[in-house]
Amino acid sequence: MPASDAEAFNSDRTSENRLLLSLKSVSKTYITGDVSVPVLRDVDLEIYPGEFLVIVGPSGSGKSTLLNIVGGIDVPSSGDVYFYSQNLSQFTEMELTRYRRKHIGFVFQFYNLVPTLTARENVIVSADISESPMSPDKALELVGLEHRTDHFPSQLSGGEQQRVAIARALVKNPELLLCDEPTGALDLNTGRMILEVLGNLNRELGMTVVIITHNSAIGEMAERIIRIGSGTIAETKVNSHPVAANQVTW
Ligand SMILES: Nc1ncnc2c1ncn2[C@@H]1O[C@H](COP(=O)(O)OP(=O)(O)OP(=O)(O)O)[C@@H](O)[C@H]1O
Repeated sequence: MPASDAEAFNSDRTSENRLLLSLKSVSKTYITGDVSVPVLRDVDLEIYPGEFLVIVGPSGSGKSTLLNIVGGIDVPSSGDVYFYSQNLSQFTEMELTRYRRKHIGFVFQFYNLVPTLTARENVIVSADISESPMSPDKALELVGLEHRTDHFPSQLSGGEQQRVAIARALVKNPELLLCDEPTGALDLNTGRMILEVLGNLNRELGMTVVIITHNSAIGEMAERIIRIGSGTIAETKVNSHPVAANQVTW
């Protein structure tokens, strides 16, 4: 990022400029038999508390791998991941599980709801394994689904299912909401509604939101856009005029 942009971004955050999470020289290589696939190479990344960050890159560039490492689902082959001052790379399996449960909310492209549970029950399951959850009804209200709580996933549209998935993530009161192609299975208008929900959670609850996507248009509503290519960070841009979700188009 150009020095002036970085300074402006940091000075805007004054008391908030303590990093929430940082990756230091993170590399990841998958090894299957004799084949090794280098996916991330020496990635340095910073995530600030309360920011709305979009990471864009083409298919296969390593976005999901990066998000999984940030979320403690996967571990780097080398390098360190700090959550505040704690080094995730030194966590035991149990400590990583606790990190995921307490601090991270995940939203995926294909919702991953339990089909035999209602919207409310899907959210309750997540609340039940959390240390300080909000009420499931409150989470469903925050995504605008208070009238559909007793419906099963098959009785809901794709956009509504994604809102249940967001409620399931946010009921845990996570510090970091990680979204992997959250609009990838939705049409433009429904996708915008999902982005609006994510934008509201960021503005109104101060929740840190990270979206990874191949769709660079979504970057228009971010405060910062990181472009990833072939496993490295190709560009970091501060967006001084993020647009509203209903202005994003693709
Ligand atoms: N568990 C794994 N074992 C081996 N290779 C893997 C594994 N996970 C990912 N890869 C490889 O790593 C590369 C990057 O994958 P990744 O899913 O991180 O990219 P991506 O940018 O999220 O792609 P997409 O947008 O298509 O989901 C791909 O070549 C993929 O095949």
